[in-house]
Amino acid sequence: MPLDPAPLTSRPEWRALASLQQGLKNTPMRTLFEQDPDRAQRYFTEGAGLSLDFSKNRLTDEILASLMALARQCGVPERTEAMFLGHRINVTEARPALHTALRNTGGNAVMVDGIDIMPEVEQSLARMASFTDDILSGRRTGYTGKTFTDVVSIGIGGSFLGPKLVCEALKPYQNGQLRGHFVANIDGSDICEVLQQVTPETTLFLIQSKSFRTQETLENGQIARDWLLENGGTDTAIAQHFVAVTANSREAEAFGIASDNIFPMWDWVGGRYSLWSAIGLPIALMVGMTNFHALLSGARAMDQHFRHTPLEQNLPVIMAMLGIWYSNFWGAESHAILPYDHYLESLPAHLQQLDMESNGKCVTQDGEPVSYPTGPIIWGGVGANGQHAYHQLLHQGTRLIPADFIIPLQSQNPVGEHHAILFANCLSQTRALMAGKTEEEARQELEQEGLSQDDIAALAPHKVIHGNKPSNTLLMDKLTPETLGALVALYEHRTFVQGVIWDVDSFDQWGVELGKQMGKGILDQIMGGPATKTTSDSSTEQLIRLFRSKRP
Ligand SMILES: O=P(O)(O)OC[C@H]1O[C@H](O)[C@H](O)[C@@H](O)[C@@H]1O
Repeated sequence: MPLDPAPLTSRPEWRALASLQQGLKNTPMRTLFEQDPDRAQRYFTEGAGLSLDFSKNRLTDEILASLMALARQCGVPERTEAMFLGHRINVTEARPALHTALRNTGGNAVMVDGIDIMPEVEQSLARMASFTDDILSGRRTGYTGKTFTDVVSIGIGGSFLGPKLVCEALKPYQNGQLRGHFVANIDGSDICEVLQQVTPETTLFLIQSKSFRTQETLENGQIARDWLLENGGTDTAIAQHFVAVTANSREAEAFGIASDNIFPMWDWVGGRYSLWSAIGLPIALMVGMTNFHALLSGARAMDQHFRHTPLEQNLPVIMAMLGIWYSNFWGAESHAILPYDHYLESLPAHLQQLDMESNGKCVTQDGEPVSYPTGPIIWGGVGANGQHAYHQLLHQGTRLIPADFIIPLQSQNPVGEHHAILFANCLSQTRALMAGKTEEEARQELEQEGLSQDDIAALAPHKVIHGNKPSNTLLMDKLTPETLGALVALYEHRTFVQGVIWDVDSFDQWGVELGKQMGKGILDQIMGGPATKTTSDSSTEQLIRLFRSKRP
């Protein structure tokens, strides 16, 4: 609950920020940099192996202090403690959100309903370790006694995006013994493409689903199961080749998975926060358990930083409050995630689910409609590729898009001067976004090129770049399991803090359910069933008729 019952937008801290925004409107960052030689040094902080330069933001000391005052006033420190202590902060489902417990190995007890959950967490990690070891050592084999060569992970949403991101990001740490594949979509092309690449005798399937009720996952699991049976496997082969990670072991057993092959999930972990649990099994298989533990310890270091560092130096809090500043006081509608690292290509997709599913909400925890914008649209892609695509809009479009530039200081693949060039590209973007190009600078440039006065007059307006576009630069020495763990945990906490300010439940996702409910009725009708209330509008019916007319 917020500490002050007054509506968020009428609190003094909020109103102070609104007037500071008015005051700063005509002072571009370029001027702020010119006026203060220590700016970069002052707006720089570190934690858990990550460094953040947040000086290229529309920020003054007074604004920073006011943002932190708002965070305190909304109870960020108290709510943070409540999360770590296992209070039921997911109010609509009356559950704790304890992803932090999953990386609390060797730490204090974490109590849920009077029971310490840490022994269960440790036990699951130990099972993951022995399973991984059995597979990689060849002690556990496929149904013909051959060592496994491929692991196909079947899951969607949080049971897919996090593990996929980490497996890709840690490619340089892969042991090379197993090829990893991910299947998520109900588009049959997804699973068919993967099955064409693997051999039944040597392929391990992981069915990853917290609920074990997700249609896409169950249908894909069924196809994989049939494929194994059609290609020489027997019922015993299913027991050897299929493993599940789920909180619903009953359904997993009904699917035919042996109880020994079921790894646990708990209702106190949200799907989008679950890669640290046995949902991370594909990660453990691909990079080994030592690296999985290193990933957890990086995330734990970020947890400690978040929990114990004063708000003014606190990475997730600073990034969250800057996001609030732009979403709620400057009208920004989206936020770009721009990793300058080839291995982080899937980071924007993971953060899309993390943030948009968590904070894409329009009522407060009490069910009252919010009177302010909540979670922004999260999007992005790897640099430098984006520079030759959507960065044009960042520089000269009409929208304000704050961006996070994420780059390691050292490359995993030092080749030629590539990394220096990549780094220069990253910095040139953040500097160009901040500084822009004035009309006078544009004119001077064109004069130097020897253009006529008429041509200069015609071209100059197109070459003006207003600048004053905010960005964060997030650095790490190298992309390792530890720094990756810290990076993902940083964004989890950033999302949490914003949810606290907006007073939404960041751990439910009721909006996803409506499409699922309607999907059932529509599928029935496609299969020849009658029109129902859920499908009876003329557009939907017309589209169903069209689909049926082309059904083979
Ligand atoms: O792990 P599962 O129960 O299969 O759920 C997979 C995904 O499905 C959903 O519809 C939710 O929106 C996601 O938060 C979840 O991660």
